[in-house]
Amino acid sequence: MKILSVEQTRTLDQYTIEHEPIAPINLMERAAQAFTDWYTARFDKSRPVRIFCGLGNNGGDGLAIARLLTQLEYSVQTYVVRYAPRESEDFMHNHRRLKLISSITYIENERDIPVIRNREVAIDAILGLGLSRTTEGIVQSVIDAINHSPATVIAVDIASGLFADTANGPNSTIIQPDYTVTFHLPKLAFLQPTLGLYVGEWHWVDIGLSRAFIERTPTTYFYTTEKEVRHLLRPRNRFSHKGSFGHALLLVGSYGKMGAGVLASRACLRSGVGLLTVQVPRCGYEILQTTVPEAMCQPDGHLHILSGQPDLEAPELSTYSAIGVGPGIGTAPETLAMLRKLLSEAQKPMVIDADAINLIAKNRDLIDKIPKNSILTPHPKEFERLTRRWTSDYDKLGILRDFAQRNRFVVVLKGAHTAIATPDGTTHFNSTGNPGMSTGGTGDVLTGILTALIAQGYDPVEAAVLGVFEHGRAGDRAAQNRGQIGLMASDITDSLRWD
Ligand SMILES: NC(=O)C1=CN([C@@H]2O[C@H](COP(=O)(O)OP(=O)(O)OC[C@H]3O[C@@H](n4cnc5c(N)ncnc54)[C@H](O)[C@@H]3O)[C@@H](O)[C@H]2O)[C@H](O)CC1
Ligand SMILES: [K+]
Repeated sequence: MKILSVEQTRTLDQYTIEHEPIAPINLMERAAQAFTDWYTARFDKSRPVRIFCGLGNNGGDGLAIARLLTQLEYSVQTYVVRYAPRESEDFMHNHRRLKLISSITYIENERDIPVIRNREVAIDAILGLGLSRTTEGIVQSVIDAINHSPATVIAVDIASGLFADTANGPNSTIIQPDYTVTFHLPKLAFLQPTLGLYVGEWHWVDIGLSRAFIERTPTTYFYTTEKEVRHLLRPRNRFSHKGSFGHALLLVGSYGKMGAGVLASRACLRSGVGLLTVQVPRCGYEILQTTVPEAMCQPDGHLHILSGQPDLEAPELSTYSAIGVGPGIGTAPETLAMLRKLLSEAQKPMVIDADAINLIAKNRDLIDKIPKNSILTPHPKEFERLTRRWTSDYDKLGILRDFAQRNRFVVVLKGAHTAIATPDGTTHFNSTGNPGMSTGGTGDVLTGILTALIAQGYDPVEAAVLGVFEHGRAGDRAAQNRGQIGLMASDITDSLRWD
């Protein structure tokens, strides 16, 4: 699913209005109806509703929602925050219609702001995509009052005061909603880790904007949906055999961190790889053979770490259809030497994670040795070591895009809504996963999944989008079974289902 900029969304509205065609006031009615349907499916009439409206079209939506909910016999009180002398045309239209059936309270001064009580619902329709500057004055006071109230807060389209695709300045006053119900497409701001407080749980509702226009509008940002992922997954041929699904090599583990190797290996096998060889330090040989009998094990000459020595009996790297390196390997000099040799000799895209990334960050000449189209899976700290500190989520997205494009890598920046940057400059945000997955070993599981997909012949971008989605989906299933708090990395592997 595409994520459009504010400017593109405005053009999309305009295009829909002209080409459907539909009168702007009717498009607003559709938006209000979609919000109302969402609302009435979740909240019953016992909860009083206070709707706070601005003077633009977001406020117009609020007035229309107030009318629709009043007609459904919800207990509604509507407020108009009078922060400017001018109202939009569609605001005025909906204002006239609402006035016929109910009263409206105007907020001009702080003393006009009502006390919002527990069990009430506050609907925020003060400012939407038209936000052009930081909030101030009476708008700021109303936002503060809503934020300090015990009510459930629901933002219409976007929290008032939050910019949809650019950074907010420090000390901005922004609604902190429990829910955001947005029109038609997600906004970039909803996917940024530091803005979660200003988004809450977000939902999007279809308001019938032009599909044709969305299809031909260029964007570099995408949000992965289940429907898209279904198209990526390749069905298995009845006559296939284990040779059809590739042979993966994982280089993992060190003394005290063999668990990472086991997690990656098990996830790799659960993700459909045909054959798996795992290279581990000698201390890990029995551990791996016992816990992952399905894998072949190739012990390193070193007892405690991967050193790549001796490699006399090791098969040629070209034997393998995919190579994953990093989980649990540590950063010893011998391991650095092993990584240096591996990167120089590898011909195909690899999966590079954890300490392999840390070694590369400290030895930057290695960046040029990484095969093109390799997948790197840093968490934010690792990515910062690889690049630089960022000043905002949007700054980080720029660094991410440039790094992936310049080096021709696929970079999977892990977190809530993991961002996958590709060599062609696009960024895909993931839609699955939950906070229960913020626990040791989940990244190792992802490395195993991605290595298995590459081994099966998936293109690295497809592998990253599909693998990250299924990793999150398995995490969601695991959380459903045992709750987020008790979730462990191996539960994710056990919950993988590729159909
Ligand atoms: N996207 C859609 O398909 C539809 C969106 N709708 C809704 O319309 C709003 C956008 O409406 P717009 O009138 O353009 O802007 P706002 O209501 O957000 O703002 C009004 C007005 O306020 C001024 N302003 C900007 N910043 C500030 C500030 N910090 N303080 C005070 N005033 C400010 C500025 O002049 C704005 O023009 C969208 O979000 C949807 O909710 C349609 O209803 C249906 C289709
Ligand atoms: K709003």
